[in-house]
Amino acid sequence: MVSVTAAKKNIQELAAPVPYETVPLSEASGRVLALPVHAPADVPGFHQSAMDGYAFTWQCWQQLPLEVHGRIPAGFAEQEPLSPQYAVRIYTGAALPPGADTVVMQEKTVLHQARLFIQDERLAPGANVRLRGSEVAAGQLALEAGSYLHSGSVGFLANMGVYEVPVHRKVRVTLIITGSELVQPGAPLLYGQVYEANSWSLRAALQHLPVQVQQVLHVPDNLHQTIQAINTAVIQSDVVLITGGVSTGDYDYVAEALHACGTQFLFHKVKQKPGKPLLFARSGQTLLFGLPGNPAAVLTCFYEYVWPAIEQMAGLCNTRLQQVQRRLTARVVKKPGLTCFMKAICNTEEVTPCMAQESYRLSSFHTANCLLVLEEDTTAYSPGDLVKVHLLPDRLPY
Ligand SMILES: Nc1nc2c(c(=O)[nH]1)N[C@H]1C(S)=C(S)[C@@H](COP(=O)(O)OP(=O)(O)OC[C@H]3O[C@@H](n4cnc5c(N)ncnc54)[C@H](O)[C@@H]3O)O[C@H]1N2
Ligand code: MOO
Repeated sequence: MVSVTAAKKNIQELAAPVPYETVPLSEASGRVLALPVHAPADVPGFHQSAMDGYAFTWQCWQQLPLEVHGRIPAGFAEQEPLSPQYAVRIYTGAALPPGADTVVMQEKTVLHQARLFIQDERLAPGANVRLRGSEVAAGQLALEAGSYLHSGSVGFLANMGVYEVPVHRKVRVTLIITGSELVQPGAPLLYGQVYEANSWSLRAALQHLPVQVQQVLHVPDNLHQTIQAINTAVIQSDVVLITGGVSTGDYDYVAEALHACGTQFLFHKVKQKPGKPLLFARSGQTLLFGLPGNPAAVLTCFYEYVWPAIEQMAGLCNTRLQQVQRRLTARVVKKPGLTCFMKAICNTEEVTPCMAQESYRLSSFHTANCLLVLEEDTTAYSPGDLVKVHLLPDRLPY
């Protein structure tokens, strides 16, 4: 049996970023940038008016009355330098004519017989002008490799004229759900059968990652079928998640099947609760996780081990798994020798363990927004103790 720390280290060492591909910008959202993007040109590409108003040269205005001459809508470029005694009508987004350096908003002016009177006490030289290259200068690093591309990133890339981007391909995941007792929600349940929850919770969690779910294979507790499913999954996946059948019962075939498939066993059993029978193996570049079947153990192991592995394989440079410290609100006791992950609710200061901690129960996972981490060798915690908390990355409070 390995410690939680050793298990995590082992996974971290083997989770290599998947290769990258170039995709059109329209497909970049939700992907991870594989190479840095340098600005191909200055943005803005010219000194640009930020307001509808009048552009002029500050220093000339200090000395001369200004006469309005000409107009420059957005999209038009006036090449002629602005003569000292003139201001030009200009609109938001338009290029300043050479020589102009300041824009006054039209609301702050009075125009009388083509003379411009400015009534703006706070106007300063350079006001209302977006300088060329002020957003990003040509050649400057704009987005770092490993950045997650969301709406803001895609907009920024478009703004720079970038129309295709090198992104890691999605991490390909296959789920193998084992258990002869399982029935899909919607179908009638016979006595002794249970509704299958693990494929549902895992798919829901995977939606928050740059993942392509290749297939969900359902297999009964049968060695031959488990071997077949593993062989199918390995060929098409970077990560294989197997639920159930990893313990030591007569109908638990996952370990045996993984051996038969020639996978390399890395660990089986971790000093933790829930999810003690957690199993980790690999076949070439494919990582295989045997997640102990109890539904809350599956999700706990997913967030603690699989989520960070997938983030790393996706090429992300930052993790959304935040570890924080909070004051415990209740007394908690535990056995020594096992790290415990408790479903809990935390706010900015405190953390409270949920009821229903048993690993067959998912109701606590519905209410939890974090996992409270109780250290391997500690046996009791008191209210007020500072404890480690792992925020569940896909639970923004509503
Ligand atoms: N003698 C021992 N028995 C057990 C041990 C042990 O160390 N010695 N460990 C227990 C722990 S801890 C866990 S966790 C489970 C894990 O066992 P398996 O991975 O073999 O899981 P199963 O036996 O297949 O299922 C356990 C439990 O979860 C239900 N289940 C399984 N898959 C699903 C699913 N997709 N949706 C809903 N529910 C599911 C299944 O019906 C069982 O009730 O082993 C303990 N036993
Ligand atoms: O630890 Mo198991 O994961 O309790 O049910």
